[in-house]
Amino acid sequence: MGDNGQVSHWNAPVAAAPIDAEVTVPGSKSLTNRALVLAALADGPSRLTGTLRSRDTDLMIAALQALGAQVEGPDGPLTADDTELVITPGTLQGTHVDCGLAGTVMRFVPPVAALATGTSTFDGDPAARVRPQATVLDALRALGAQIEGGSLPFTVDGTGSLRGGRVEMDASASSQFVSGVLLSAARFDEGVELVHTGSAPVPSGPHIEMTLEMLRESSVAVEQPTPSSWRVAPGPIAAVDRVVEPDLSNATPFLAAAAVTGGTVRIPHWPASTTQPGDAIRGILQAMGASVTLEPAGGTAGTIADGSESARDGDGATAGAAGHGTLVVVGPERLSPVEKDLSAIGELTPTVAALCALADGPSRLTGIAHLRGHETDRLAALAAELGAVGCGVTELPDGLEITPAPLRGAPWRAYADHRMATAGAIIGLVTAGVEVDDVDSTSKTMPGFTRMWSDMLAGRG
Ligand SMILES: O=C(O)C1=C[C@@H](OP(=O)(O)O)[C@@H](O)[C@H](O)C1
Ligand SMILES: C=C(OP(=O)(O)O)C(=O)O
Repeated sequence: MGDNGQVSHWNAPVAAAPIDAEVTVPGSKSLTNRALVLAALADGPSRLTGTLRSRDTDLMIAALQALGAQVEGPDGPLTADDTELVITPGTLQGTHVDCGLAGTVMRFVPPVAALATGTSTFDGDPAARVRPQATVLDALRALGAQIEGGSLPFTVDGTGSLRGGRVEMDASASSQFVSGVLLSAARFDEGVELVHTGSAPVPSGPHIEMTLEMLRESSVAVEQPTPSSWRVAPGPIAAVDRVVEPDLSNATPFLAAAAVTGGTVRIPHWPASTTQPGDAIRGILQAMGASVTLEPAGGTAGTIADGSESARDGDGATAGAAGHGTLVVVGPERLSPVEKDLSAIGELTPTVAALCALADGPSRLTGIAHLRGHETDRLAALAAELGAVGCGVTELPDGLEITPAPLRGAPWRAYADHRMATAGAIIGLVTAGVEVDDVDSTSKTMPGFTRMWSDMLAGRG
């Protein structure tokens, strides 16, 4: 469902010819929502440029404003279109927080509320009430917070400070439990020593790296003594001005469009080095047979195709002095199947599964049991919707086996999940009659999706 409560059906357009387009992608959800939390807890005002404005980020802005931070546009009161924000921290007080379906709001804001004075109530969409939540609330209790409830809705009773200290948690269901605690931890009296005790590793490693990197940029002393433990020293969080990178995970459906139509898609401002997991799409597309090139910004030669699967992994990219370039993907005649452990980059699964459904052999995607706690149970949803259009799919306990077959048009359910909607759009490019039931779900992180998609089809950048 979109944030206006409307469900909107959308006939996914078929590509009449190979795509040839340049697509400018808005800012990263994950970078934006971390930057907002850090700015609200900082020791002075911060400026954020290239901010994503979408349902998830606007819910984060609303939550932090209600807790006491001032968030303004460059010319005064914030407008819906402002992507340059000025955030001024204020005295934190209890409030009501609507989490929508945003994991980052559900998991990053309770620690901020624990630092506020007064009671904060949290609730969200029906689908958010079943997402894993207790781990971060139990951790906050162990660190001294008063909390009622274990899932949405819940209540945090803040006293204006939090003791902090050592805490153990099993974060195998979501990296956001770790990121949520670490982002606020410098403001706890004793900081935090957080130990992951689960037998399965914490998923989404690049997202934890993103948290650590942004904390360091904010002059917070943070260490990772072992792969499963983190220490944050108590102290101020420095105000920093940040430029938000484009959302590389949201770039992936557009790159997939080039891959499945044998066309070309160019994405400008692709960072040469990043903690975003979306960067790993380069290696995946290459493994599937696409040509992947990062052209230096304003430069000449020196193309780089990163075959690695995790952000900042063996990159060696030289994307120009600007630190970014234009990513160019040219689709192959036929897509090769892949076998991939996607645990570090689970966010990319819906796009990768759609690509696999159009490959010329069976693929296997594993390491993603935690996707059952995303916006919807993404393994069940992908199995059901790819199956409905005629693809062979076996749901594994921790993944999917995808056996391509001739596809046919059918209704495609989005389950309120932005990435399910965009996966349906990819299939629809080469399959007439795919009707996405709730394309407004894309407003979670990319409100302009259908316009961007038709512009891409029309070759307009
Ligand atoms: O911290 C973040 O910004 C995110 C972490 C990941 O969560 P999980 O570790 O729950 O998969 C990712 O899937 C989500 O889209 C964003
Ligand atoms: C899992 C996702 O979102 P959230 O931040 O709500 O967990 C996602 O965007 O793929």
